[in-house]
This record gives sequence, structure tokens and C-alpha cells, in this order.
Amino acid sequence: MAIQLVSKSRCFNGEVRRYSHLSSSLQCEMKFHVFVPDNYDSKENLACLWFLSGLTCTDENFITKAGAIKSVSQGGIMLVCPDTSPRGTNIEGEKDSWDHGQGAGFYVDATVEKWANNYNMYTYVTEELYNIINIEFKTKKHSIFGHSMGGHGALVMALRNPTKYQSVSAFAPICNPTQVPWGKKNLGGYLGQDNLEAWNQYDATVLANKYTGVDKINILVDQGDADEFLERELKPSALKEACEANPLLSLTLRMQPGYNHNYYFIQTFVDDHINFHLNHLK
Ligand SMILES: N[C@@H](CCC(=O)N[C@@H](CSC=O)C(=O)NCC(=O)O)C(=O)O
Repeated sequence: MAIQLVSKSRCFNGEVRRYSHLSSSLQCEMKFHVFVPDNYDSKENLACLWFLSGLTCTDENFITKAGAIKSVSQGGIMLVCPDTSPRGTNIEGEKDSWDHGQGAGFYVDATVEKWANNYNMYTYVTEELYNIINIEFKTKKHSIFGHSMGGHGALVMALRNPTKYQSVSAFAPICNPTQVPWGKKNLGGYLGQDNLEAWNQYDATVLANKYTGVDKINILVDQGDADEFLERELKPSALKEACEANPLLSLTLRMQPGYNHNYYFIQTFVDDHINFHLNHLK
């Protein structure tokens, strides 16, 4: 349960900190980054925004490359950036592929024996780290966003836990993973090739079709139209169709001309996403 401070740096009237801890759900040591505004510990209602990164990322990519901290600090909220998979677990073949295994936990709880002890990023983010952040920083409200694989994770977590997250947004998310190569590779690998019922629990489009929660969910998605993965892997039109058919969901999908899949795209629109979440967190 204890977390250890690894590093801290002053930044925009607060601190960027990196922590490590022994994760019970992943059975390994994990690192995560946070930004905490000055005097966060004297706030009654500290709010927290989570960012889930994409394939090949660690807890470092977003905090160092997105240019998000100024707006987060001005909003007076905390930012949490978890890693994208367990680390140091030495599972056979874990590092063989850039889009499956290490750096590609796909935010699921694995059931295939080889992965099941460690690859439980869904529980790690929504339960274990969520509880740690609430206890250590006394946070009260949470919102979540992410990029690509992390956009998929954020959408799934929000649709499955509408009382836990006040709002959700994504940059170029994998919207319909049961139907695309990245999704089939990871859902098949972690949950079993034939376990389609389990796959559906991790597909934002399927979940959007079935969503019956008491609260309406507002979703913001930005998608570059020059994104190299758009047609093959991301499929925002599938999510759009599902949301349009469900009165409990309101999706603002913004197609951004000329932008591709990288962090320059994220930098450009990150303030819009932070402001969207601030409106729901206050
Ligand atoms: N093969 C390349 C491409 C990997 C890549 O584009 N990763 C994205 C996320 S893709 C979907 O989840 C990313 O965020 N990369 C990290 C970064 O800092 O840009 C590669 O090996 O990088």
C-alpha cells in the first residue's frame, strides 16, 4: 500500500512527482506520475484527472510531452498518469511485440493463465491506484481521459463506472476494439481467442450501445483526419453511431483536419480537454 517518492520537480505552481509502489493487482513494482498544485493538502475537495497513455508508453510520455500541466495547475486539480502495463514480470514473450505485452496492457483484467497474475490494468487503474490516490491525496472527484489504447481504456472505464468518473474524453481512441487488429490481438491474447463475451466488456462501442446508467455521460473525442491508424484501428464512426442511438450518451466528436496520431496532436487540443473536465469536476 505504501508509495515511495522517486523524484519531484517544481512546475507551474505545484510539483510533478514520480512514485513507485508494490502493486497487489499486478504483482510487481509500478511507477506513476502525478502533478499536485500547491496547497493541495489543505483543499476540502481536491479533484483528480487521470490520463491513460497508448501503446509503447510509460507513465512518462504524457506528463513530459503533452504540455498539460499549466492548465491543470490553473484549474487547481491533480493529474495522475499511470503506466500502461506491468513491468519486470518476465513473462515469456512479453517484450516480443510493441503492441502486445509490456507497454500494451490494453487496460483489461487478463484471464488467460500466462498473463492473469499480472496483466490486470483495469483493476489496477479503477480500484487499486484509485484507492491509493484517494487515501494519499484525499481526492474526492475524478475524471478520465486518454490517447489511443489509453482512450479506449478511459472510455471503457467511464462507461462501466459512471459513478466513479465525472467525465471522459479521448484523443484518437480505439473505439471498437473487438473489430480491429490491435483489439483482436490484445483481447484475444489476454482474454482468450473465443471469449467474445469478455471482449465485449472492453469495447466502448458495445458498452455505449448497452449503456443504461442513471446519469447521462458527456463524451469529448478529438480525432485527426490524417491519423495513420484512423481507418484500420480507431473507428470513431462506430462509437458515434452507438452514442447517437443512446439518449443517455452525448458524444462530441471533432475531426481535426491535418492532424496525425502523435503528441503534437495531443498538445494542440489538450487544453480543450482539461477545460471540459474542469467543467464537470467543479
Ligand atoms: N511503432 C511506433 C508507434 C507507436 C505509437 O504510435 N504509439 C503511440 C500510441 S498508439 C496507440 O495506443 C504513442 O503514444 N507513442 C508514444 C509517443 O510518445 O509518441 C512506436 O514504436 O513508437
